[in-house]
Amino acid sequence: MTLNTALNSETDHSTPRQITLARPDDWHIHLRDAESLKTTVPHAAQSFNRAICMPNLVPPVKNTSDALAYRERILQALQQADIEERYKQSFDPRMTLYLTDTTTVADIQEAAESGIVQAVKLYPAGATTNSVDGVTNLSARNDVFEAMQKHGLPLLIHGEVTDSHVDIFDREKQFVDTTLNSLVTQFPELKIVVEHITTGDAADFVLSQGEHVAATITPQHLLFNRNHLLVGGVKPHFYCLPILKRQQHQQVLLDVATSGNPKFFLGTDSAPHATHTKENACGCAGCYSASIALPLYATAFDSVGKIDRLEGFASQFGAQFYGLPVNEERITLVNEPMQVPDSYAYMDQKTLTPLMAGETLPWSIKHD
Ligand SMILES: NC(=O)N[C@@H](CC(=O)O)C(=O)O
Ligand SMILES: [Zn+2]
Ligand SMILES: [Zn+2]
Repeated sequence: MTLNTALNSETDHSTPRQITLARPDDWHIHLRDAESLKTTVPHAAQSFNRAICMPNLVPPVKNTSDALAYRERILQALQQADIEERYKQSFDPRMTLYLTDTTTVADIQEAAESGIVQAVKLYPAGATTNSVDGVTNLSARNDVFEAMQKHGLPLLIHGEVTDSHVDIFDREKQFVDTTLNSLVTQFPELKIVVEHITTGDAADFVLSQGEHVAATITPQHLLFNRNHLLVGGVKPHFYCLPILKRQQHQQVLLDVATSGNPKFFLGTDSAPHATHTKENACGCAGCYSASIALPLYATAFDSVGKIDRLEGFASQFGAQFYGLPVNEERITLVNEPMQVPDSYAYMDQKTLTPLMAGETLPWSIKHD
């Protein structure tokens, strides 16, 4: 752990604390496609080296050739971006396939051999944004899970049940208790990442499993709870799925994220939706955080006095899980305020409102 402490001493409050860490990776991000990439790719590339790019495009990224083509579009946007050359060199988008009712064992084999498909994503049909093509019958995909287990290709899971009678705040727990439990029993060696966990129940489940079961945690689920979403008026920019839960769950997530346990690592779930589609009578689910994610995570870790645990969570544990080296480049975060922009230009004439728009964050990225 490299921690350039520079702690504010009793006598010298002029030196801000700072922390230098191996450059982080984002193990769960939505970059979207086409025009959106002009905004999302430079933001991601300025903070992260590797990024696991979610496949919930319209239509979804279903096979290796879709993934290769999508990666090319991302790289093209990267080359055209107005950012420093070093970020263009270091950004490494990694692809995922969207598991559907028609995914085959041959698709898995091709993906595993491709070198660019890093994982397969399971969306229960109807669970979240762009999940209509998700899986409707999980047990019908057993041969695919078998093949993934054999090839060591991780399954990334949006872990919520979709039954209309299940309360939205209970959907993750229900998924953990039923679907996830039976999946790990049937496929004991399958590498699984329970994505964007939001409950103590999901954290406990991950803790109870072997090394091959891990979880990503978003900045919003560390910093906020459902009061932030609902008290004093509904705040659409805090709305994502799985939905923010009670404060007790937020506390458990903070505990596990800052515990130094390598099963828990960074995945922003940065999920852009144009401002007008969130500030809407039927607002879209997803928080946009790519541009401010590192200051947000630093704020969360520092809030519990654990800034020294950030490097493991942000830069080491995810790489270890995916069997990749830790990045050699470094980044410095400093305890100096930054102002979050009100919005970014997005697509044709549209805007994108980030999480914490217009607010001041206590941590920022140090630019040298
Ligand atoms: N998290 C979200 O609320 N939305 C994501 C989808 C997802 O990750 O579930 C999106 O694509 O917008
Ligand atoms: Zn999801
Ligand atoms: Zn997501």
